[in-house]
Amino acid sequence: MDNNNNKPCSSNKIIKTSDGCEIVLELSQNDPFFYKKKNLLHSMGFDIREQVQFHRSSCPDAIATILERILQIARIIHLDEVELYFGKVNDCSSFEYWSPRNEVEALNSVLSLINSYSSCERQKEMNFLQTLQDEVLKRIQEFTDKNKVESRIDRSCSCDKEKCLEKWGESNGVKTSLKIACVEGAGRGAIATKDLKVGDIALEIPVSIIISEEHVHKSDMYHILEKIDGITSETMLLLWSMKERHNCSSKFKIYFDTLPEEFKTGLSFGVDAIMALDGTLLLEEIMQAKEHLRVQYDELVPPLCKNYPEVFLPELYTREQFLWACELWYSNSMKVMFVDGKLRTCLIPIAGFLNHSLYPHIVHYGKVDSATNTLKFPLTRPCCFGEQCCLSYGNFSSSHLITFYGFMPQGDNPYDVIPLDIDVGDADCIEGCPTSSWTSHMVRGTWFSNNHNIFYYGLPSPLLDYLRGARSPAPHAKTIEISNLENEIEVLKDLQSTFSSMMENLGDTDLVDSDDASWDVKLALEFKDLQRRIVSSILTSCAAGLNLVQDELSEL
Ligand SMILES: C[S@@+](CC[C@H](N)C(=O)[O-])C[C@H]1O[C@@H](n2cnc3c(N)ncnc32)[C@H](O)[C@@H]1O
Repeated sequence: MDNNNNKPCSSNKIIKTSDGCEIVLELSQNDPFFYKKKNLLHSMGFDIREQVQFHRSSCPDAIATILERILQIARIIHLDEVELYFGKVNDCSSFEYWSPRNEVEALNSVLSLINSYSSCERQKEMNFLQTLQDEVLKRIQEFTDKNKVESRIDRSCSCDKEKCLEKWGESNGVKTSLKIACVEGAGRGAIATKDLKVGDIALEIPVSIIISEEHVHKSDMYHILEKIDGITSETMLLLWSMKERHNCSSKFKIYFDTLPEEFKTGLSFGVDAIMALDGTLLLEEIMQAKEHLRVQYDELVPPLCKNYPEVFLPELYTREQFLWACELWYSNSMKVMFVDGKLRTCLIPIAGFLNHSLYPHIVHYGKVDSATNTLKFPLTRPCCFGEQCCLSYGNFSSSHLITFYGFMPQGDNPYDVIPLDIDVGDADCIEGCPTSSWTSHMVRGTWFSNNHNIFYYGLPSPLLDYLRGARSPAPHAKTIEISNLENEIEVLKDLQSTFSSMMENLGDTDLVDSDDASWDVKLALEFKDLQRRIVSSILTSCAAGLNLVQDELSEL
C-alpha cells in the first residue's frame, strides 16, 4: 500500500503580518513534475511561490474568494501524473476541480497549514483563520456528500475471531473508533462506531504490535537468511510468516488466526481466468508476476529446506504456502516510516481490515508519531456512524488491484488507463517546453472528460498534440483552418484504426454465464468488460470528433 510517505516536502507556511497573515504556497523543486506544474501555474497567472494576504478584518465573502485562489494553486501542487496527463482542458473551468482525489488533497493541505499555525498562535486573534477552516470543512463535507460509495454490512456474520483480535488489540494499547464487520463483496471491513470528523484519528496502533523485520532478526532463521546474498527484508519476513502462522505460542497467533486460508488475488488465477483475459495487458502482468514467484521459490526455498530442515520444515514451505505468504504480503502489508527514519514493510494487525476505496476516508498514514510511538490513521473526510471507513491503498489501476489484491473497486477508477506503445523519450519536459511533452502516452474512458468539443474530443491533449506533430511537423493552433482540420481527420483516423484493432483483439462480449463462473473467471470477465468499455468510448469519441471536423470543413 502506498501511503503518501514519499511526497516531496512542502514549504507551505503561514506568516503573521501586522494586520493579519500571509499564506505562502510553494511548488517544491523536488516535485517529479516540477516543470509541467510550473507551466500550469504560469498559465493561470501564478508563480511557483505565491503569497496570499489575509487581513484581520476580511469578511466571509472575501475569505471565500481568497480560499479559491489558494485552492487553484494547491490543486496544481497536488496533481499526480495521471491527473496532469489527462488535465483539465476547459479554458473557462477555473472553478472546477481536477479530480475528487486532488480536491480533497488540496483542501486538506490548507487545513493542515491552518492547524500547524493555530497550534502556535493564540486562536482568538485568528478569527479569520477559523472562518477559513470552516469554509474548507464545508467544502470537504459537500464533496463527501457528492462522492459516496455505499457498502452493505452482512450482519449475519459473527466475526468471532475478529472480535478476539479487537480485544487483544485493546489490551495492547490500540485505540479505535472502528469495529470489524463483514462487508458485502469485500470480506471483512472496518465500520465507524461513531460520527468521525476530518482530522479525527480513526485508529491508533502502538508500534509494539506492528509486524516488521525486527521479528525476523529475533528468530532462529535470521542467522541463516542474513548470509543469503541480496535477500531483502521483505523476503525474510515472507519466509518468517510462513512458519510463524503455525506457531501456537506466537505473540501474533490471534492475528494469524484471522487471516484467510486462501487469498484470491490475480496470482491465484487459474487457467480459465487467464484464458478469459486474452487480448488484455492484464494477462501479461499476471503471467509475469506468477513467473517471478515461481523462479523466486525455486531459487530460495528448496535449498533452505534441504540444508536447514530443522528450521525450514519442508511441510511448511510448499509452493502453495509460499504463494499464500506472497499474497498476504502483497495484499495486506503497509510501508511504515519509523522514528529512526527507516521505511519498513509491515503487517499491521487490525489496520489490515481497512478496505480500499476510490473515495477513501484515510489517505495519509504510515508515519510513526514519535511522541506516542504509535501509527495513526487520521481522516481526510468525515465518516458517519455505521459507515465503512476506507483507506486509499494508492492510486492504482484495476489491473494492479486485481493482480495483487484480487478485486476491482466500485465506481469509475480514474487510474484505469491503457498505456500506448508510443515511446517518445525524455523525462519531465525541460523549462520552457510545452506541457504536452510526455515520455509515454495513455488513454482512459472518455466519460472522464468534460470537453468533447472540436480539437479535444474527450481524448487526452498530450496524445492528440503528439499525433498532430507526428502527422505534420508545423506548429498547430487550434483554429478552424483547412490544413488544421485535415490534420485532425488524419489523427482521428489513426486513433480509430489503433483502437479498432484493440477492440478486435478483445473479442465479443463473453457468453460465459458469469453467475456460475468461479471467482477468478468472474473477475477476469469483469476486467475485460471494463477494457471493452474504455476502448468503445474512445472509438465513439473518435467518430463524434470526425463528424465535428467534417461539419466544420464543409462550412469553409
Ligand atoms: C488489507 S485487506 C482488507 C481486509 C479484507 N477485506 C479481509 O477480509 O481480510 C485487503 C483485501 O481486502 C479486499 N478488499 C479491499 N478493498 C476492497 C474493495 N474495495 N472491494 C473488494 N474487496 C476489497 C481484497 O481482497 C484485498 O486483497
